[in-house]
Amino acid sequence: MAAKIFIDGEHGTTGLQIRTRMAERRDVELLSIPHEERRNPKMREDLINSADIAILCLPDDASREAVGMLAGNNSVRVIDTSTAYRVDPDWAYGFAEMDRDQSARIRAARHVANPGCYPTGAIGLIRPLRAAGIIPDSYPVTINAISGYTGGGKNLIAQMEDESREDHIDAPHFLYGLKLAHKHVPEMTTHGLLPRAPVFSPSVGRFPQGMLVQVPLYLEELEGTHTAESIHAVFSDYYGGQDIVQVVPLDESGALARLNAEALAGQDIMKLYVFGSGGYVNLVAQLDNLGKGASGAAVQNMDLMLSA
Ligand SMILES: NC(=O)C1=CN([C@@H]2O[C@H](COP(=O)(O)OP(=O)(O)OC[C@H]3O[C@@H](n4cnc5c(N)ncnc54)[C@H](OP(=O)(O)O)[C@@H]3O)[C@@H](O)[C@H]2O)C=CC1
Ligand SMILES: CC(=O)N[C@@H](CCC(=O)OP(=O)(O)O)C(=O)O
Repeated sequence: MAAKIFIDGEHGTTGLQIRTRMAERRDVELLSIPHEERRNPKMREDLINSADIAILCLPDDASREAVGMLAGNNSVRVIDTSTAYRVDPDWAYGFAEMDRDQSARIRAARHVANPGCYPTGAIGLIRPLRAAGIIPDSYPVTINAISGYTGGGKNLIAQMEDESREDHIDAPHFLYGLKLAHKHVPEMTTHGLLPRAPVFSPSVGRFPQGMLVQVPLYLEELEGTHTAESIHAVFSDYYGGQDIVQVVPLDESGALARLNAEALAGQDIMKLYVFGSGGYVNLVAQLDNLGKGASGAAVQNMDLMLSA
């Protein structure tokens, strides 16, 4: 029998992308709410409680409200794409490749917190080096990133695209999160296995989908003797045996003069690069903020849960 899936927030940016990915599938039955009823609490509650898996594509407060609608119902499983539960120990963190046994945790979980787009890149780069003891506790980790503007949902999309709006943004590229307290820092710290919060500086470019996340490192400050080759070997070993997180060969990355933030738009994979020579490396994750950074990961997690 087809599994019943309800996407709460199906008319938003992330929800629509999940719906599109499932449109041709016969193994799932999508329960749907009409656009004009999308904020009708009674209808949402009925649909959430009728689903095998509810995928929440809502702001944090609305996600918490939706989880509250399940009180007493122990059969519905939940994937939440908001920030609300990403460091909650009762929720499985939905980044299947971040540990050898993470996909098994997701498969067995009732509650899965889908990662943020920036943390998917940052944790993908940092966690293997923390797990191997290569980035020491004392290392001051910094993360710089650029995202396509769909990362800000319907509101930022309208601000970037609609010139008639009073709050129209005409900058081709802007920094934000200037107080260095972005909502993704807690999950980067927790799942990046960092003893203190990294300095995270995000930015947005005038392109809809795509993302680069950079973690530059001084090799001499790492534990042991390291080169770009040895860091690359750690990643290759860590991500061996699966094909969603791909470690780009050094001869390929070494031949690049530029790295395109949009290159993986429309794809659900993430590529990891090790750049640099001499005393430094720049570790870079390239992904689609709406793919592996959101909707692609949500569908991957749903598939893991359905395979339980
Ligand atoms: N965009 C991205 O790249 C990523 C987004 N996310 C997360 O996914 C979630 C959804 O984001 P995104 O799709 O970008 O946001 P959007 O603003 O594009 O969509 C949110 C949807 O939720 C609906 N909604 C808002 N409040 C309520 C409510 N109280 N009850 C029912 N529906 C409601 C909105 O309806 P209305 O049209 O009326 O506003 C809209 O359809 C967020 O938590 C976001 O942080 C995660 C990773 C990446
Ligand atoms: C460009 C942009 O605005 N991006 C969003 C994060 C997108 C994302 O990962 O979403 P959630 O963590 O909200 O799920 C932001 O910085 O708030």
